[in-house]
Amino acid sequence: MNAIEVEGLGKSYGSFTMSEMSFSVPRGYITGLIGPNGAGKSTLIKTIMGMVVPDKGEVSVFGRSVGPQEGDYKQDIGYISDENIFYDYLTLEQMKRIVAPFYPRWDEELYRRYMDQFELPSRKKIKDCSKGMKMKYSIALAMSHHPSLLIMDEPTAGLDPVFRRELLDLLAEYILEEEHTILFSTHLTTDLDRVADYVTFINRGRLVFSDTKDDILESYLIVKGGKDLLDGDIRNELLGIRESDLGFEGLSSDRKRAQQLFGDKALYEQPTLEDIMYFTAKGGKPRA
Ligand SMILES: Nc1ncnc2c1ncn2[C@@H]1O[C@H](COP(=O)(O)OP(=O)(O)OP(=O)(O)O)[C@@H](O)[C@H]1O
Repeated sequence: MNAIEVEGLGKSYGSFTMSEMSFSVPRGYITGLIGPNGAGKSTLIKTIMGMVVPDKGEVSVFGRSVGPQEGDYKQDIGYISDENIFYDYLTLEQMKRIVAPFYPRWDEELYRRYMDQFELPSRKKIKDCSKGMKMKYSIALAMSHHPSLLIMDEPTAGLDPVFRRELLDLLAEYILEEEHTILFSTHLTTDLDRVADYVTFINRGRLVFSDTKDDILESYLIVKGGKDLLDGDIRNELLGIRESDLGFEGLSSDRKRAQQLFGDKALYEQPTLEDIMYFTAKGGKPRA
């Protein structure tokens, strides 16, 4: 069973439209959600959390349909928002006392362990915590009720490189448990290079791809060559073509086809996830 199923999701906000969004988050793996600013990542995550009501389509979590009336499924989710969702004037301890009773599987000992490990001061007011401390606190709260699904909106934003690595290690440890699943959005494709099994890429409210990281990296290819190679048909084969006096470079979403088309007249380079995001955001076309 998939942990999350998103089917034909649509949502409009003024000039922003998310349309025909369908993909799944497989159970037992880490899925990274990437996309440029304003692509719709937070909107998508909030829809999964039942905080945004879609105009169209359906979301289910562990087979249960998500909607404003359905709250039970959240017991299984550890949610980390990119916004401050806590009461600023409370201390970390006071806020925890409000959150913990909502979760029957709340584990006070585990919570204390995370507070120690993250060096968080229980008696400090939330408003006096740094951005990174608030993020660590969110993580401690989310992990302490033994969720089987972690949904995180840019958890590494605002973290120093040392704790960022620690967090990624923590996620890698969490996922060792067979039934655990993680969906997290990020701008940092290096986070995905380190830990993601699957990558879901959205651009301007549309799904570009959702696949295993290995399959994605295997199918894309950067092609570089002289301008004489660029006729109308060839332009349609590549994403985000950049031209200079020396030649062009562009991204192909079909490695074999590109190699057949260009043969030994072009140079090829293995793209990183960041390259794929960059060229696709420039070119704007989904994978064939
Ligand atoms: N409550 C809202 N009311 C109006 N517009 C909204 C609302 N929430 C989001 N939007 C718009 O929807 C679009 C997608 O926003 P969203 O926050 O989902 O993108 P994102 O991919 O998470 O961006 P970022 O990487 O910058 O955090 C943006 O144009 C944003 O202005």
